[in-house]
Amino acid sequence: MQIKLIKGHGSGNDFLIIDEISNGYAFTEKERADLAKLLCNRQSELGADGILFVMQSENADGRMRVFNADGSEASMCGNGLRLVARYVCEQLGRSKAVIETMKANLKVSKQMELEKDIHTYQVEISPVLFELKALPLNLNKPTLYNERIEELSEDLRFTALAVPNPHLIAIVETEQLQGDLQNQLSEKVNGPNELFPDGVNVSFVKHLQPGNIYVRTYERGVGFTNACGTAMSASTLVTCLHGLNTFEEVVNVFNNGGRVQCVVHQNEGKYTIDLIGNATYLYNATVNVDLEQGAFTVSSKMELMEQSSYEKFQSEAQRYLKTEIKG
Ligand SMILES: N[C@@H](CCC[C@H](N)C(=O)O)C(=O)O
Repeated sequence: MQIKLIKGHGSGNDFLIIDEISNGYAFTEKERADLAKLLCNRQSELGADGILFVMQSENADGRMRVFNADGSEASMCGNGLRLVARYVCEQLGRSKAVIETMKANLKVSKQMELEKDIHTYQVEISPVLFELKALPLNLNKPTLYNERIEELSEDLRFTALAVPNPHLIAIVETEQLQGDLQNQLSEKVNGPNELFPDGVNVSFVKHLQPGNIYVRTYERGVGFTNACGTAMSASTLVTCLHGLNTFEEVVNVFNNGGRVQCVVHQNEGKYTIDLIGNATYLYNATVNVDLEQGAFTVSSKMELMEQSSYEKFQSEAQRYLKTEIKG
């Protein structure tokens, strides 16, 4: 089969966007999972952290389904939703839309550019759930807030939440960012294990100056990525709950792929988070895929010339991070 796609990224978390509506594709569930495994393979000519399938919605302006590089489906993807927001808004000629995701219809909108020539979108991250059964996390308690998990670490304190994909978050010091600790415990909770039967996204968060944090995430179904939008949103909420940041105020979230902004809203004990950041396109491509053979070729590729503006923005973020963390 021949498939048209766009490769893009949000904070260097890169995705293949496949529009099933305009192209009239009707993939089976197995085909979507197989396409993710095949096309996201980093050894191949494309490679990505996942595929965003854009589909028709009965009750919103479009629908997003997210498949991780290992073929598993995720309930939500913050960086990916910014790309889908841009795609759907541009298709409809609008600056706002509502996108159906697995568990919620979410508001998205075009925003003032974070820097010159950087397409910037805001997406709603919601619902936020602290009940351990929402992740799921098998512990004999209803929630986990800033507590130890003895099977994972003697020192770290974790908070677990679903937004609504599952996240395990630890606020750490610079020394804990160095070494292999995050990798080791992430592999443990994303392999066969009793605590997190469905795996979990694991983030280490370092508080920088007031209003500024750094987040590094090991993503379920992928491994370490440059950034994870839902993780950055969930981490910002955790820092607000710890009193390190302030509800309703913009927090700059630095990551290995750049910087986003998050604002946490609190209303009658419920939280929602705005995630604001780039939605950068890299290229359009057409691929010929043979799923039976597990092979594909790229028959055309057109670079979209947006990345050089993003790289300037990213190097500023990396310079700041270097002074704050790497010394
Ligand atoms: N990178 C995404 C999250 C993608 C899904 C995640 N790996 C999961 O399985 O929950 C983001 O930007 O939020």
